[in-house]
Amino acid sequence: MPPDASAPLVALQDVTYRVGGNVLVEHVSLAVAPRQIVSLIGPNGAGKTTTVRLALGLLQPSEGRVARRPGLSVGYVPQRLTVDRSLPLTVRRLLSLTARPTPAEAQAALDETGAGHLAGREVHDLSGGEWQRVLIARALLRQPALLVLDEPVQGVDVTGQAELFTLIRTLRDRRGCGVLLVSHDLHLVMAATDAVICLNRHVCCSGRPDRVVRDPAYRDLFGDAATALAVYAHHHDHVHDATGAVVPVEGHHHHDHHDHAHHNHG
Ligand SMILES: Nc1ncnc2c1ncn2[C@@H]1O[C@H](COP(=O)(O)OP(=O)(O)OP(=O)(O)O)[C@@H](O)[C@H]1O
Repeated sequence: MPPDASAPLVALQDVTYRVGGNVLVEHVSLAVAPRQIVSLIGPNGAGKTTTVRLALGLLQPSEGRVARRPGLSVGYVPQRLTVDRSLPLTVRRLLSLTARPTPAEAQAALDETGAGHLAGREVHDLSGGEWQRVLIARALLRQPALLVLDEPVQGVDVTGQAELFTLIRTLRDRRGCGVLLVSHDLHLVMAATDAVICLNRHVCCSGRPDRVVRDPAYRDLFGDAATALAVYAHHHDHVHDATGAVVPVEGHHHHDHHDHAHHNHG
């Protein structure tokens, strides 16, 4: 292993992004370590997608710095994909449009996301959950060290949402990749991710889910939904650290050296 194996895959350091006269995000710092699942949450227009695009290098910060590991391979599932789902297009063909996988590689990626049986289907026939699995399979073709998922459970029913979060965790465990995701589902984010960044143009609070749900800034932002979750979190007696290992919460004074959400490069 290289000496910097646990160093972040990507880190935003005090990043501000302006366009026209508008400040879209302000003084945002965050980092994603290998094997860590980091969630961005926040209201509509909070700057979540902007932050993702800054992390990916698709936007350049007005101030601050974005550091990515040299040669970092990224699999990105954008919030909106410019594929016209009304045109005839099979799943197999979709996967061959950008990457050039062999048929076996494409099938392996689909199998890995539980979409192996969908290879010959038309994309416009897919359910919301099937579509997301296909898009994640497409992102896996790049063998990503970092998987970036912008609202991976949009258009998916409640059961399907939980299954997708399980899939994301499984991919992390199997591939050892880091994951940066945007989600509006507070319950799943808190239950299934390692670190949470609560964004409302600036970072309101961040850290381990069990801490964020107790943070007044988080409760201010999400109101009743947040309060309900705080009760839930009280009965949730463990979280997962950056390696995916279970860390007990209640009565355990965990030295939080794995928490990269506030990672500071000095
Ligand atoms: N190029 C641009 N010029 C001006 N304003 C922009 C531009 N791009 C985005 N915005 C605005 O910046 C704000 C943040 O957008 P962003 O898409 O990052 O929010 P978000 O948190 O991802 O929202 P949502 O949850 O609705 O997807 C929005 O109000 C958006 O309209």
